[in-house]
Amino acid sequence: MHDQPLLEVRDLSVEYDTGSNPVVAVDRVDLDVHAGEFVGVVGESGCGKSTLLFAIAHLLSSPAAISGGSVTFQGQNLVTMSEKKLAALRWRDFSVVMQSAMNALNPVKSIGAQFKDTIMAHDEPVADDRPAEVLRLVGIDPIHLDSYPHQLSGGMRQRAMIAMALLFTPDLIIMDEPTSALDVVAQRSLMVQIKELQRRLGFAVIFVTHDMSLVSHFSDKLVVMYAGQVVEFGDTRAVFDHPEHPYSAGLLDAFPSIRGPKVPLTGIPGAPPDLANPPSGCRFQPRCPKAFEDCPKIAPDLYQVGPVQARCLLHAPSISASEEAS
Ligand SMILES: Nc1ncnc2c1ncn2[C@@H]1O[C@H](COP(=O)(O)OP(=O)(O)OP(=O)(O)O)[C@@H](O)[C@H]1O
Repeated sequence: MHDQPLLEVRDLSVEYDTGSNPVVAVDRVDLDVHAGEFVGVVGESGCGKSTLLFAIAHLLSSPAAISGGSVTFQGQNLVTMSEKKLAALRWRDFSVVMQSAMNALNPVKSIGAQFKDTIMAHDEPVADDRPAEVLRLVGIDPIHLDSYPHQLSGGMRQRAMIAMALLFTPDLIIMDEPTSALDVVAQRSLMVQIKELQRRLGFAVIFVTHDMSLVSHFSDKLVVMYAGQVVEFGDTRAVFDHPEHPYSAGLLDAFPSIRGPKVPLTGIPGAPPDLANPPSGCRFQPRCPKAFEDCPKIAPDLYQVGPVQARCLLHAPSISASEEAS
């Protein structure tokens, strides 16, 4: 796809001010999302997935702050945009459904009243029956516009938040584990519905999850994060078929295949590093089964490897060339 990306994240860094060494939770991340694309973001707990999404949506709060880079959405840099201008874009052009989505609804207002508040906060004409329509889109009977959040199940509250995110039919929906509080069956059915809506309405999605099986089924592109950095990026199928970063390979080996042959799960020994004091060179080298002498000395870039990009010295042009020669 050669058209201009809908979202261009460039060199984005986020730091948590801890009083001593800052925690660099997002470290010079680049990411393009094109119109209508479904981009999954995976990685172990604490690798910076949520921080990245909050930074993109400009929802970080102290002690976290963007320390560098840009987030260009529809040609405008969100990082330098005024709060007023951002408020006009949020929900209308991009919306956000976070991990705690089912608790994000106001307990003392009906669903309909909350939808109305969101509509009123924007200078955008919305048909009177739009709230009923979006509830129907996510499989909830519009009778529940009169319901209060406590009258809905967890799954319905989650769906109601997604309905709210669809009110203005935005171009991008940013989702941080929106299904994580649901049981596996409810999770899958909500995912199928999100995917179907995405196909039908054409919005792009950035979706954070711990569930490799969800991304394998639903995302077009995959971002693998480790210790605040993107370590692999590419078409989901390409990464699953042939992971180029040893961390991606370990992550895939740590998840059972639902339909494939039964193989022992190997996982990744050790734990992710302290982001206030990351290891020298490649951040994954202390846990990497393929580490060699340069790995603690040289911090790898993201190198193009066939259809994907991988941050691993094994793919650095000079090393790849010397391997080929030997
Ligand atoms: N309030 C805070 N103060 C200092 N550091 C923080 C704070 N919140 C998060 N961090 C740091 O930021 C890093 C990234 O956290 P983040 O929540 O973005 O990770 P994540 O990949 O989304 O994790 P999870 O999958 O568990 O949600 C963590 O490793 C932690 O070190």
